[in-house]
Amino acid sequence: MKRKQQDILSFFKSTNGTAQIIKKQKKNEPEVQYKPKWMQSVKVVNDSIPLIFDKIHWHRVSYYKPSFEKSLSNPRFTTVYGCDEDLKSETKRKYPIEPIPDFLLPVLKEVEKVTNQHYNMIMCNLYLEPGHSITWHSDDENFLGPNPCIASLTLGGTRDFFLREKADHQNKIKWELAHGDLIVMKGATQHDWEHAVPKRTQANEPRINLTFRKVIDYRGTNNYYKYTKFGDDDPSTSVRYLYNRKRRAVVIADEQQETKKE
Ligand SMILES: O=C(O)CCC(=O)C(=O)O
Ligand SMILES: [Fe+2]
Repeated sequence: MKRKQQDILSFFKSTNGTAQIIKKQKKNEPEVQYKPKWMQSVKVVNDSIPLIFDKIHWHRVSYYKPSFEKSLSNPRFTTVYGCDEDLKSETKRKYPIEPIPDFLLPVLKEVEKVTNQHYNMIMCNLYLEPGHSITWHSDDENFLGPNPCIASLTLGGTRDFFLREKADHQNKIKWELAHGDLIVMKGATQHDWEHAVPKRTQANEPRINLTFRKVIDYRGTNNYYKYTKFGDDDPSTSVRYLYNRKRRAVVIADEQQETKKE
């Protein structure tokens, strides 16, 4: 027997016939691009900020979750614009679609340019109170296709954004997302990692987060309209809120219109 082979055999013998698993020293990393203050260098996006704060109609979604046997409500305000482009299945869309509004089109265009991707939906989150948050989840639904690219823009207040590996929750990464920061998750990130924006203990500036996504069919459209816009409400009576910069609070949209008329 050649010497090299002998060494290998004696190694296995010394460990009772079980090969030792050596833990990888280098931890896995998600495929994430972080562009701090990206927005500040893009004038059209910067110019859209006041409109984004003033014109988005927010919803406070609640829906019945059978596995919990109770209704849950999202701990933040949310909404969504756009839809899939599958015209053949248009009739399977369950909710009234709101197209991406004009004031978001320049932002969409610039995000598409910098990420070199096409998106058809913009999901919006408003974190107004310290308790507003999003729990650990991954945006890994089939209707986003395999390895989706999701771009996420922060406006206003700073919030911590965490990623943790599904297979090893200790492998965690934190970004402090501040005004104008763009973070892009792609590749296997949704498959292998979860992300979250935890509650804070103290209030800070309100934060708006816009996420740019591409859904491939009506299932994605239905899902996002349900979980970020209407929940179990009847779409025709669902309450809409506007953010009021002076009051730093939301007001019921139709009441704000009334106040303006008086
Ligand atoms: O607010 C954020 O930065 C993340 C929001 C998010 O993960 C989501 O809407 O799926
Ligand atoms: Fe997410």
